[in-house]
Amino acid sequence: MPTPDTMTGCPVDHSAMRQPEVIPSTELPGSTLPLIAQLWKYRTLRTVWLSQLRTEHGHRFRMNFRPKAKIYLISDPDDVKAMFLAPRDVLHTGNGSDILEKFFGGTGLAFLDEEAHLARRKALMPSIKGEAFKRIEAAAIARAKHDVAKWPREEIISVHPHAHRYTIEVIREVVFGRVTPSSWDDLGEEIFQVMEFNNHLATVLMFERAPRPVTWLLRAIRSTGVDHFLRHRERADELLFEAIEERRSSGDLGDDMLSMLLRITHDDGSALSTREIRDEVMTMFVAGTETTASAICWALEYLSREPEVAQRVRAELDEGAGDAYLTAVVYELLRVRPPLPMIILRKVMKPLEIGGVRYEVGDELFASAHLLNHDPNHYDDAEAFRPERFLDVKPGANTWIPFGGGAIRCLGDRIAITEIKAVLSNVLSTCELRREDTTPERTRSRGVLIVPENDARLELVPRTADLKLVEN
Ligand code: HEM
Repeated sequence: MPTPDTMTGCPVDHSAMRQPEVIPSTELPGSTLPLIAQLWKYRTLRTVWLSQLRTEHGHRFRMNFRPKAKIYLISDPDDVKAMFLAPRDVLHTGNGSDILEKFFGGTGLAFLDEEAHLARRKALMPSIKGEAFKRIEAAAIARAKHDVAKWPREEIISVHPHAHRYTIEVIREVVFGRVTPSSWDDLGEEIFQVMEFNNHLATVLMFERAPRPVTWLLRAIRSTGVDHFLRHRERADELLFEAIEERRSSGDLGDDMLSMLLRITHDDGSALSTREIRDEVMTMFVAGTETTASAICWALEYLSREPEVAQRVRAELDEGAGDAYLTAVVYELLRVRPPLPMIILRKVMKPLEIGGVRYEVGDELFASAHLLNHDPNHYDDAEAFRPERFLDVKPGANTWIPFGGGAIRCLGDRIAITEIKAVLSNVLSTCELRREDTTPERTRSRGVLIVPENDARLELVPRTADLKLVEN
């Protein structure tokens, strides 16, 4: 029974029908620091700053760390779900990868939207599914055993370069399959060197769109890393073009990604150009190696401080009774330290309303994996590292988003999880993890990713008793 409105005397209770208020995005609260200060915080304190902003402003707030950009962070699961499900012509991602263009050009998956994106994803999918996945999985496991056995013992190492070289080998398998290019050793090393640029602040610049004198100046100042980057990228391109031609002329096509790319045709029936294939291949190396290397570093950084968890993984491995606990450890690691604390941005192409906020054309939405994954409303004791929470429990699609979601959800999630498990299995079954200083490593930016401040510095000490090498 409606209650009368005592103010107007109307017998109908209009409050029950009133639409919730919708505010324009410009009215969302956010950091008021100058842009340069926000950029500095984004680079140096990203996760801490994100958490602070959420405490101050709630699940929706503004950030301003790029000139002229209108950046909004969202971390309410319903908002994130709505973002993932928005029609393809309303939110675009293809123009959100500008700062990565220097690594992989502007024609690959990361720059495509709507039908073109869907078609490219469909065309590439068979190279990571079914039999192709089994081949990649077997190669990732074998390579982990091979590589981890060579990682130095009884000396302090930084895990990152070792993990990164391993993940580059796995993406070689994805891209080239059983036909390794004749110049692979050089090509793999050049790709590694190209990506080292992410350790430099200049990686945030779109210097290729800047006037030439600016690029010359940046090259001349060696400490920017620009000259090192451009020299290695040039060499990597030369070798990659050769590798593409080598395969094209051999006609030896299989179920690997390069074969899929060589089979793709444009609407007019023409094949992809060598440059387009290079862009897609480099997209895979960028998307699929640094991310997983970051996750492996965090995994070892955490386990070196969590001896009971490490011991429980060992016990499970030694028993040979499945990998439920190891899987839970990997899910928990990706919860506490998602390598991309803010997943790929969505740019608003048509106005839309999410969670009582109207976003306008040009606004940029970032869902924060870090904030969602640490939300105390969804995780008890959210800051604690507790793999048990995922024992035989699948992570929620909108409350655990290290791999994003919707139309551009990560293509390599199963491959990445296989890699992390394979490395952890081999390290933990053969070594103890030793650290003099067990203070958690803070996070630092490596391009759009976060890695441990010291690249996970620790010592691998061979296990003395009951040494078992792990095959799976
Ligand atoms: C722990 C490791 C990894 C993490 C955390 C990760 C995370 C992500 C995220 C957050 C996205 C964007 C999704 C979105 O914004 O909704 C993405 C996209 C992508 N990832 Fe991964 N990724 C990982 C490993 C890999 C691997 C191993 C591969 C390749 C085998 C890969 C290939 C891709 C590709 C191609 C895309 C773009 C998909 C598209 O545009 O349709 N990733 N990844």
